[in-house]
Amino acid sequence: MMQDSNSYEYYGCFQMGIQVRLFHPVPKEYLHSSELRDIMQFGSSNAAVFFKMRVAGIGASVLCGSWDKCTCYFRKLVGRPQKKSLIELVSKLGPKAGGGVLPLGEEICVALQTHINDVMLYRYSKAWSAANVSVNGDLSNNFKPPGVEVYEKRLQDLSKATEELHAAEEKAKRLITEMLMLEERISRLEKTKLMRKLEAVTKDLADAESNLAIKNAVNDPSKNVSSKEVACWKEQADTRVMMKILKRFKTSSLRNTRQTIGTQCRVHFLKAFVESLGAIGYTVLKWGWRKRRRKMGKEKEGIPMIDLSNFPGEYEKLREACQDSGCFRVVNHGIPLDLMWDMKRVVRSLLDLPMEIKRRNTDVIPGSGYMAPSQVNPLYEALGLYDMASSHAVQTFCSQLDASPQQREIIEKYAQAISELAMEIGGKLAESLGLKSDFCKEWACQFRINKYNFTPEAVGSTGVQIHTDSGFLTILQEDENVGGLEVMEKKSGTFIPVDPLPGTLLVNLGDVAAVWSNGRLCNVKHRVQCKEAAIRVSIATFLLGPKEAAVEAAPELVDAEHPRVYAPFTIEEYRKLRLSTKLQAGEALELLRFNS
Ligand SMILES: O=C(O)CCC(=O)C(=O)O
Ligand SMILES: [Fe+2]
Repeated sequence: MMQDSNSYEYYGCFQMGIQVRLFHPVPKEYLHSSELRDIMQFGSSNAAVFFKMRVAGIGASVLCGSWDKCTCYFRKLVGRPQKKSLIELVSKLGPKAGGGVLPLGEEICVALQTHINDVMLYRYSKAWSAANVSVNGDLSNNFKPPGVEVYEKRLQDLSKATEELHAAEEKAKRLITEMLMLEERISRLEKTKLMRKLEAVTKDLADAESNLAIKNAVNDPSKNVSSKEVACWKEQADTRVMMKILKRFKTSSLRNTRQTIGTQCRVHFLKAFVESLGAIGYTVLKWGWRKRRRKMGKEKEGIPMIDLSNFPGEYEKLREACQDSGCFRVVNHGIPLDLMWDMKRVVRSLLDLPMEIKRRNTDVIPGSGYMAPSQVNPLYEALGLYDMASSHAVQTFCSQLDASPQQREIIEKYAQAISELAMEIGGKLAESLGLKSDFCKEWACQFRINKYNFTPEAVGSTGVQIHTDSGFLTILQEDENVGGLEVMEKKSGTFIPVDPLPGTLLVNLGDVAAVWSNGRLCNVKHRVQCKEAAIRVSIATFLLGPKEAAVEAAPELVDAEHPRVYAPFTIEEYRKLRLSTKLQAGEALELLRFNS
């Protein structure tokens, strides 16, 4: 607000930066009011037109009302131009402190601000005005009261300054608004990013905690875990497992895991997940899987996937897998997920038994019993059961380890189911080579439950050295969470990590398969690397070979073109040979090669 009380009385006010509201031009009719005389424009700018004029016509007008009122009024006038006289307007522009009389002939100065919707009203001092009022109230156009130029000039300067100030203020406002918007955007983005990170970390943590709790509780015999609780945990774990598969599926290996997912879809809970994928829904997925089924040969890590429910469709793929890599996964294998889970739980608790109890698990054939941590594999230990198909052997194993009736039941069921599966796979393999499937019906089966006590210091080291399995084929139920198994690619000699794919089973061919197939099948070299500090538990079921008879090439696979490659031997002899020579990675077999 500004005021110069010596020269003129202030009636209106500059409300710079406050009155910036509407931007209408002032209607022209106000400038030609009959009630005002000697209207003289004495200046203009972008923001205002300045007039000086004298009150005429109606004589005295009452100055009343508040500034706010007249501002509104003027805005109304300007907003919707009406035929109102300027004097009427001027009359309503009163000082904040009440009304007053605007005498006839009084000279006033009006600034009609066109940009800011405001009127500035100045009245020259009474003394000066009175002295210059003419009889009829007219003032000549040329009349200029003394010192008025100074005021006019002052008004112009002020107007200009106001204008500049407004412009600067506008600019500052714009910049501040932009800055605030940007700041808000940045903080929103950062917040979203942080929230996402936090969400992921929280989820991982919750998963880890719940995994740990489940493991601890399930493995702790002192905890009376109810079957309901276990079922609930299992469901949680299944969900996590499926989430894992889906994560893999959603990220990069859509094509490669399509078959796995398609197969897993038969499990009811995955259906729900797959459906929740929306566009890549269950139908599309199934379609993709069916369409690609014949071409699908390799899993993400290069491990072929065999669908056991799809024979004879899978023979070719099975044969190729056995010849090229000696390693493949099976899905739709018929072992209930529940049983796999239960067996894992039992196995974990058996491996947690005190050493003196574990040592009761003695060898039936060399290397079939308990294996304590050794110099070669200090982090590894295993319990073993030779001849899983024999109920007597299973009971002996259970008794050695003080297994509870519940545990016995699970072990029995698993042993039967998995040994039957081993024979089924062996049979399918034979069929894929054009042979009869029943060749391995009476063969011995052994299982070995492996525990890896991976410590932080061990990360990067080897958990189990490079080896081939000595038997015909091995079915591996992997640790659901801890990877580390690596298989050697026959052609390149490089190791390929095999990521766990829960619900599926991994199959390796061993030395006996190479002998039986007369060198056609690949006894795959593999090892277990320590990838993380964690307990890793796997269950290996070995379909070894004939219990007493010699292992030799199937007669159908020997002819003039394919002479016998290896000398016949019994499993026991071969085991002894491997143990005595310490040749674990198939080299012992080379000692039995005919032309070596
Ligand atoms: O634990 C594993 O993943 C592999 C075990 C293994 O190779 C074996 O028991 O022969
Ligand atoms: Fe192995």
